[in-house]
Amino acid sequence: MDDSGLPAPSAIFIEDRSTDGDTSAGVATVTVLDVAAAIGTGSAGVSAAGEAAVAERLVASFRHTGFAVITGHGVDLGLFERFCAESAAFFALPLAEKLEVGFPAPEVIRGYEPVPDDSGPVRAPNMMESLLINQLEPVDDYPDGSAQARLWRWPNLWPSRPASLRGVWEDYYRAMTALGDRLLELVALGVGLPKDWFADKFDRHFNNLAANHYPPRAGSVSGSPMLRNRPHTDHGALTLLYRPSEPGGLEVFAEGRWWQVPFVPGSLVINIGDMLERWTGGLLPATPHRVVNSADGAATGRSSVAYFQQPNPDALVAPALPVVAGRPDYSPVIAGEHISRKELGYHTVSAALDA
Ligand SMILES: O=C(O)CCC(=O)C(=O)O
Ligand SMILES: [Fe+2]
Repeated sequence: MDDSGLPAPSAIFIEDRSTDGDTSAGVATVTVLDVAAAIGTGSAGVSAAGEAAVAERLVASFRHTGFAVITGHGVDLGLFERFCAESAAFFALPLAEKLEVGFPAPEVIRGYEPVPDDSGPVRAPNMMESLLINQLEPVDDYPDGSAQARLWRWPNLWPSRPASLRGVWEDYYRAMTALGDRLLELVALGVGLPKDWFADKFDRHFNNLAANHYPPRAGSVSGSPMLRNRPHTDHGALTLLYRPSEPGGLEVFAEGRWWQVPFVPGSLVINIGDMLERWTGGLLPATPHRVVNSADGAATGRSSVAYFQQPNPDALVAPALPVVAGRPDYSPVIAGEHISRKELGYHTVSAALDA
């Protein structure tokens, strides 16, 4: 056991969190994988053999659970710490000040989103507050004021306090963009596509970076239907998720049951979103996941940092591989349209209730 209270990391980590008593289902594994040989962070640098081996193991984990946990990714651990410190300082500000950078309109996913009001007869919204940014550079592909520019090209909203937040967030965004592009190359290699197959689908991306804060919750939460983050699949290509600690919250649904996603300090959780499921014809599934109310998490609160790769808004997403038997037909979708429709449901409680 390490000081997180979880068993020490191993190559394959399995924990059954099922509460339904059904032991007939298969066993799910989320692989903890050192990707240094493919990213060039190890002493040996990158070799074609190392790259191929990492790509194969990464894709094997994704095929099984839609998730992998990576170490050796080369992102400076100090950057994670600085990012989390700036974000925590922002979330500690008075609500009125945070709302100065609130979403400009319900469909404009930029800035601060408060914890929803759960005092009424609502169905479980996500019990978290978030701060979100998108592209750092202006992209001139939709006319100013058009519905598309509102959805996909709205400039970021930066809080005035803490003043040092913006620089750290921009560094973090750039680090995730570089790593995410590299991981897409590995995915392409691992599924048998040309290494650069994704490059021209992401050269006008609208990747989304969100700091999530799940505040401590008073009273008993065991048995509460109000989850911290209700079950969903991510809507983009890959999600790169950092957790500064894990009080037992993140779970993935695979093989018919819920499984805890292993926590390794300094690691990133990588998971498949809808776009990659469609592009790979269901070979790499976008698996449902959720954040539950663990007992200590309720007392201490919880933070996470999610970077969602979202392709060029006009990218056509149709299977590039044969569709796996038993999967839907994956008729083509336009990336921006699919993602924005889903994002609205995720971020807007009223829209989610109608879904
Ligand atoms: O907070 C987490 O660990 C997961 C959050 C998540 O699933 C999401 O933001 O899509
Ligand atoms: Fe998610």
